[in-house]
Amino acid sequence: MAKPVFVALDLDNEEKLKQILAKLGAPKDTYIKVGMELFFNSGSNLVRKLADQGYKIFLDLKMHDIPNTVYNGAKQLAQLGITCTTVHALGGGQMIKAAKDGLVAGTPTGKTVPKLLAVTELTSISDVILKHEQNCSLPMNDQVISLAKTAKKANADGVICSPLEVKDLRKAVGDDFLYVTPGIRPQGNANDDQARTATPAQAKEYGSSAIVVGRPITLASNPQEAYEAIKKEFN
Ligand SMILES: O=c1ccn([C@@H]2O[C@H](COP(=O)(O)O)[C@@H](O)[C@H]2O)c(=O)[nH]1
Repeated sequence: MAKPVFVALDLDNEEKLKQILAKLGAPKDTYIKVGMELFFNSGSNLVRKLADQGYKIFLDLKMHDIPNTVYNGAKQLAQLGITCTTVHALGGGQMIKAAKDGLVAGTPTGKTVPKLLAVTELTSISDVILKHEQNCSLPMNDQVISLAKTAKKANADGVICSPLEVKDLRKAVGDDFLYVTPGIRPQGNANDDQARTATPAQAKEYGSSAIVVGRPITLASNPQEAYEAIKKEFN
């Protein structure tokens, strides 16, 4: 089965969403990522509507709060018909476990519990930022592995990381875990604000379970062509 390519729909209203979905020419079971921008504008009703239409939704709100708040937030998200959602691994094992428990508690009977993915180090974080702003003494790969181990122990289903870390993660954390990777830049695309990037072909080679791609598709002169090319390169 083809591995998912989540299209990150970082747009600020429903009209723009409709336009880009039309331009993608993608079927209604396409993998899409709804992030803060669209969620803060259009909210949970839009997410429910998209899920009802059949889209497989990665709702990327990166929860990071005390365990009780995250538990209750996750319980609400579980009712939207989404496929997966995120917490920040830096919130710690207790918080990650609370998120998972909230998702389980909130999922309607007979429905699938959304997968919980823990964001390790954001793909916009460089080695320099890790060392000098986060004051982390570990090299990037070790820090990501440490966060992924915490996430796995806390019952997350996988992590968000850069494709560059996936080979080492699979060795250290195992293959029974999801490695979902943004920071994807097909050759010739600008890195924008991403620091740890890879092409779709590299993500495939390193073993990403799924990739997340926004601007290289949504800002392309022909989004459908860009999307199809990325799917082909990754699979
Ligand atoms: O570490 C992370 C976690 C999440 N993201 C999200 O993925 C997309 C990437 O968009 P591009 O336009 O392809 O850069 C975006 O929605 C981020 O919020 C990430 O990039 N890195």
